[in-house]
Formats: sequence, C-alpha cells, structure tokens
Amino acid sequence: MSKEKDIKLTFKEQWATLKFILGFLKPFKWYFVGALFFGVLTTIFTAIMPFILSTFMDQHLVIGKVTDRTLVYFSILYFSVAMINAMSWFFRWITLQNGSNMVNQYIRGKLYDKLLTLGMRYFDQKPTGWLITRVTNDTDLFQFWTMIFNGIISIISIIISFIALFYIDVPVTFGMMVFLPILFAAVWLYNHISTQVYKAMRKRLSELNTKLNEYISGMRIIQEFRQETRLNNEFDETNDEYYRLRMRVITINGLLLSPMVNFLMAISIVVVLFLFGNRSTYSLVEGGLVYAFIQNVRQYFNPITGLMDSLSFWSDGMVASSRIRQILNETEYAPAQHPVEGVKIVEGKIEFRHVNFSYDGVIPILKDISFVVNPGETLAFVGHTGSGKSSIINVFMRFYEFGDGQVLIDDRDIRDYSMEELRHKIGLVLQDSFIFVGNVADNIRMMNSNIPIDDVIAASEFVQANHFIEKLPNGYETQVIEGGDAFSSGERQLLNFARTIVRNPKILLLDEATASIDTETEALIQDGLEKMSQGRTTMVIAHRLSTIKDADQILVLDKGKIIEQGTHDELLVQDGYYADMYRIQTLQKGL
Ligand SMILES: Nc1ncnc2c1ncn2[C@@H]1O[C@H](COP(=O)(O)OP(=O)(O)OP(=O)(O)O)[C@@H](O)[C@H]1O
Repeated sequence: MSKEKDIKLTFKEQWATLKFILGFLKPFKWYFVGALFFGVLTTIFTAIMPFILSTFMDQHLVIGKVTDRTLVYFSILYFSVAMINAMSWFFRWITLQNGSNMVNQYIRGKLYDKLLTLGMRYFDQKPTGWLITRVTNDTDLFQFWTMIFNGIISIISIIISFIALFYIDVPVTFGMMVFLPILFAAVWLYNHISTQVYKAMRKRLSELNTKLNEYISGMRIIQEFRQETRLNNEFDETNDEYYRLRMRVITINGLLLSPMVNFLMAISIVVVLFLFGNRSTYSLVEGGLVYAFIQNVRQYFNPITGLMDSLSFWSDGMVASSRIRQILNETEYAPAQHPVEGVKIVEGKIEFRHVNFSYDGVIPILKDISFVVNPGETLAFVGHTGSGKSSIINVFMRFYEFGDGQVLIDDRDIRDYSMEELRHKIGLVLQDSFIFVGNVADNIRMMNSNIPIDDVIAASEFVQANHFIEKLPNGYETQVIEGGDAFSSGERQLLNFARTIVRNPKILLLDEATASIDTETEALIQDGLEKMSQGRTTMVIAHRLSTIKDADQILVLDKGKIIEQGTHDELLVQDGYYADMYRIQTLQKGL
C-alpha cells in the first residue's frame, strides 16, 4: 500500500474546504443553533453567579444585615440560577452531540453513495485501506465540529467576561489587558510546538494501521517466506516511535496547556489584587466586588485552555474534509448507460465491432477486436497471460468504458440496455468468488429475498453443489464468514456456479479456474460448466485447451489483438500459435 502523502492546504484551499464542509451542517442547522443558544446561556449564567454572591457579601454579610429572609432569598436565587445553568449545559451538550453525529452519518452516507457510482478505473488507483479510512475515519468529524463550536462559544464567553469585567471596574480591566499580548503569544507558541508533534504522531499512527493492514492481508505469504521477525522488528520500531511522540504530546500538554494558562491567570489575579489593594489605600473597595472580578477573570481564562487544546483538531479536520471533498467531486464515474425503455436481452447474441480499449487512456490494451457469438454458442478466448482475455470480459461487463468501436447484444448497442438488465441476464463466473457474511442460501441468492429457497436448492443441485452443502452442519442455513475461508476453492467455485445459475442468465461469462483442485471436484466443476452453458451464449476464458475442444469458436489473443480464429480442428490445421500451445499442453499432460 502506498504511503500517505502529507497534505498541505493553502489558506485559499482551507477556506474553500471550510465552506464546503460547513455546507453539510445545513440540514441540521437547528441542532447547532440550539447548541449555540444554550452555550451562550451557560456563559451568561456563569458570569451572573458571582454577582449574586458579591451582592450578598457586600450588601448584607459584610455590613451585618443578614436576615432569614435574605438568606432564603439569596439561597433560592443562587440555586435556581445554578439549576438553569446545569440544564442549559445539558441541552447544549445533547444538541451538539446529536447534531454532530447526524452530520457525520450524513456525510458518511453521501461518501458511500458516491463510491457506488464510481468506476473500476477509480478503484484501480486507490488502495482499499485508503478508501476504508476515508469513509470511516475522515467522516468522524466529531472533534472538528466540537472544536468549531467550542471556539465560537469560547470567543463569546471571553467577550461576555470582558463586558462583566468592564461593568465591575473599568480601570482594573484596562490594567489586566496588558496581559492580552502575552496570552496571544502563549497560544501561538503552544500551537506552533504542538501542531508539529501531533502531525508526526498521526503520521506514525497511520503507518501503524497501514502496516497492520498489510500484515493481516498478506499473512499467508509472510508465514510462507518466514518474514515474521523482520516485520515484527519493523512494527516494533514504528510502535516505539509512536509511543515516544505520544509521550512528547503529553509532556507538552502537561507543561504548556493548563499550567501556562493558569500561571498567566495567577499573575493577572495578582495584578488585579495589587490594583484593588492600591486603591484601598485612598478609597473603599468592596470585597464582594473583588470576588466577582476575580471569578470573571477565571471565566475569561478558562475557555482559552480548551481552545488551545482543540486547535490541533483544526488541521486534522481540514485534511479530512479536503479528502471528503476530493472524493465527492470525483468524476471517474462507472460507464454510463442510456437505456431505451423496454429493451431486453432475448436471444443473447454478442458482437464486438472494432473495439479498442485502454485502462488508463494511454496504453492500448485491446486493439481492433471484432467477433460475433450467435445465440447459444460458445466462444473461447485463449492466449498468454496479459494478452487481454479478462479485459474483453471487463469491457463487456461495463466495468470499464471502451474507446472506439461498438459492443452489441442482440444487434443493439450495449448502452441501450439498463444496468439491471445487463446484470440480470449476464452471469459472470470468475475464478474465485467473494463470499459475504451470512448463510449459504443467502450467498447463493445474493441476499435477494425474492428468490425462494426451492430455487436455491434446485440451482445447487443443477451444478452439484448440493453434495457438499448438505454435509455442512446446518446445510443451507450454515453461517459463513466473509471471504468464505472455511470453504475450499473448489467449493467456492461450485457456490459461485449456483449463484449464477439461480438467476438463469441468458449469457454466461466464465473465467476457467487455474487453481489446482482435486480430481473429483474438478470433474464436478467441468460437469457444472458444461451444464450451465447449454442453451446459453457463453464466452469462456480457457486456460486448459482440452476443455474447449467443443467450443463453436476459439479466439487466440496476443498483446490485445486477435491473431487466430476458428474451431479447435481448424486451428490445429492452421498449425500456428494455437496448435503450438495445444501440443505443449498435451505433452505436459503426458509427462
Ligand atoms: N486494472 C488494470 N489497470 C491497468 N492495467 C491493467 C488492469 N488490468 C489488466 N491490465 C493490463 O492489461 C493487460 C491485459 O490484461 P488481462 O488481464 O486482460 O490479461 P489476461 O489475458 O486476462 O491475463 P491472465 O490470463 O493472466 O488473466 C495486461 O498488460 C495488464 O497488465
């Protein structure tokens, strides 16, 4: 898997990305408006609470005017404000959580929908692990939304505290403002240091995931070639480095985050006390007022720590959002159909007319391919590895768009058929099939609940897959794991045959298995293949020439071109490439 490249976004790109990602909030805007409303409410109430206490202190406690009535009044007032504050905090929390999770789910859905529209050409360029990370990790923007939200609330909170401070005492507030540049410098310093370390840490984590992904998917090869120790050392190295960086982040946060802000706050409080103390030498200073002032100074410093802490999520969120944007703007779509209403595949005649094709639009793969397969006939492709056999199937299945030429079914352009019609009437049997999580029957009917179990059993009996299925612990109801590793490759093939035949396709595309299978299963498979192709137009990629002797037509491919064409006997008479291949294979068999 390719290593993740560092993404550096310019200011302009960040702005465009931010606008793009904020656009997703629209359907859920009331959640965020609600969260902001309750957030502001919390901030206001938190600023008011010290005033209640300072009024009680200065106007009742200090001057000895505390009665039962005032005690009850202030207690109820303070308690009520605290209650409303706690409730606001709860609603702020719940609305923000709800909104964020809904947006994330919405983006994840959009991304997945988009991936389903993209063509194989796109998937050829992107490693599976990379795509999975995009849909799972990148859409988990929870911390990013929280950061934006907390950022707004913090700024409002700082403004409200400032208003409160000015309201209490203008000169002392001005005196305290001397600290603003120092505070900004501290925020900048923290951000500067922590961003680098956070970035390095996340890079290592991504490397760890990539390595893990590779190890698990390549476990067979790793064990076969005894690579365990080497890979273990490599993994340990990255793991150690990740630990080291994590510890550095913890140290930086421990040193700079709360302590630095608290230290600055302590100095501010000292300055505040100094200024009030100085004033007390020539005029009366109310203790409660000093208390309210200091509480608001705290209120002013508190959000700064949170703000600094969450700044590191900014670049993460931006990079994730830019990748989401990139995928959603991707134009490498699956080949488009222009279905004509009511057009169905009836006969199953196939024709290629001068078809040219390239995977990347640069290197030509298929060159001027022309052939006709009449309904019910069998056409076999033979040729060396890389000669273009699978590419013909890929083009016919519409996995890739072809260049010039025409592909016709029943004398109509293949694009005239809907994708559903093509997928329904064309059965593709690859060398190895994918088995989904579920039971055996569901895997045969491909989760299409309209197919009754009787049809599933009939299809399995037709291709003789029933013998091994019936021996499974729960027969057709047996649960299987993803990938079907519990089955042999022959069994997977037979399941695949049943899966194809249950849909009763008009056209069959077969990629003959090259994997060695025991003779008994091989005989079953050959039998299944023959039975399946009866009465169906069949195109088969043949690896063993002995199996295609009876084919109506054989095409010999070399470097994407048809170099010989005819029946088995005709090609032997031609005594060319096919005849050579046939001789080599029969010789090998004889050995
Ligand atoms: N997804 C792809 N992207 C780019 N090039 C590809 C892709 N798939 C195949 N090719 C190239 O196209 C050429 C033809 O490949 P193709 O798979 O059609 O050959 P083949 O005859 O089926 O081979 P084999 O018998 O080994 O399956 C090869 O050079 C191969 O490298």
